[in-house]
Amino acid sequence: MTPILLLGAGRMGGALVQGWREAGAFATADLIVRDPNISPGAFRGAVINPPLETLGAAKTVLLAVKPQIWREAVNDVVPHLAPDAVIVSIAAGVRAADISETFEGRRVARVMPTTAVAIGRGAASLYAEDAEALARAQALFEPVAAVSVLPNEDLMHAATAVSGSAPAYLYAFVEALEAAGAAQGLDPAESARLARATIIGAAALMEQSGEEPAELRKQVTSPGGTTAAALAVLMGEGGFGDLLPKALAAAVARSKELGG
Ligand SMILES: NC(=O)C1=CN([C@@H]2O[C@H](COP(=O)(O)OP(=O)(O)OC[C@H]3O[C@@H](n4cnc5c(N)ncnc54)[C@H](OP(=O)(O)O)[C@@H]3O)[C@@H](O)[C@H]2O)C=CC1
Ligand SMILES: O=C(O)[C@@H]1CCC=N1
Repeated sequence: MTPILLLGAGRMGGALVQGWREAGAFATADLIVRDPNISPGAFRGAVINPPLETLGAAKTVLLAVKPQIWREAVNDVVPHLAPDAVIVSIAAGVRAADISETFEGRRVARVMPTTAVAIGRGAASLYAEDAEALARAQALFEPVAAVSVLPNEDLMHAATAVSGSAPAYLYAFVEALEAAGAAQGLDPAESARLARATIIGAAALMEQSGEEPAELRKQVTSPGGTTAAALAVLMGEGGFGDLLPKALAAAVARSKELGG
């Protein structure tokens, strides 16, 4: 399945390469990278921006440019690819049928990963009609992510909303928690240290205990206590139960727009 041609090596492509390297899954020597903005010295060992005529060597093509420019980004590449190259796209919203058409009928898998692939702790939602394309996507992402195979492509929008975008929701929550702690009188640096250690520990406890989040929440929430007072705000009217469905609906709508 190598060489892997990476079309776009920005935040997500870079995270993936880092994760592969650390997991020992793929080395930079397995990669051909095409990105006009690549910083000198990045991806040492990979073939960087080689002549188009050499791209026929690629067995797998990872499409990792922004959805808004994917067609322009691949137009000059497609005629040079091997007929049996398999396309794996992480572009949000962009449909497999459109990708396959643009790539002149080549097999396509779609993946929606998270940035934690960089440390081998990502999540990745996969969809492909073609079994070989699906197997190729599994081989790329299983070393660095918890993989879910979706039964139909439409669910990629929901997976993007609940997974691909969701690390940003958590980071936004931590930012707000830190700021609110400082507003209650804590030194801002101390508020940040407390908030981050608390969230990281709580996530690790959820993983290691295997308990349901609702059970872990109950373990913190003394009847009539401080947590119950805060949760009445967070889980009451206008709280998470109202906000997250709206946020996910907005992400799904945007994913559909990006797909055109
Ligand atoms: N970031 C994330 O958490 C996730 C992103 N994705 C998907 O991954 C894809 C990439 O996102 P992300 O990494 O965040 O975006 P970035 O903008 O960080 O990366 C895209 C890279 O592609 C480069 N590029 C632009 N034009 C071309 C071209 N013609 N050929 C090759 N490379 C080109 C860009 O350069 P320049 O900066 O100069 O434009 C940039 O370095 C998107 O489709 C997104 O939907 C999916 C899941 C999660
Ligand atoms: O924000 C985005 O559109 C991409 C897709 C999921 C995460 N980042």
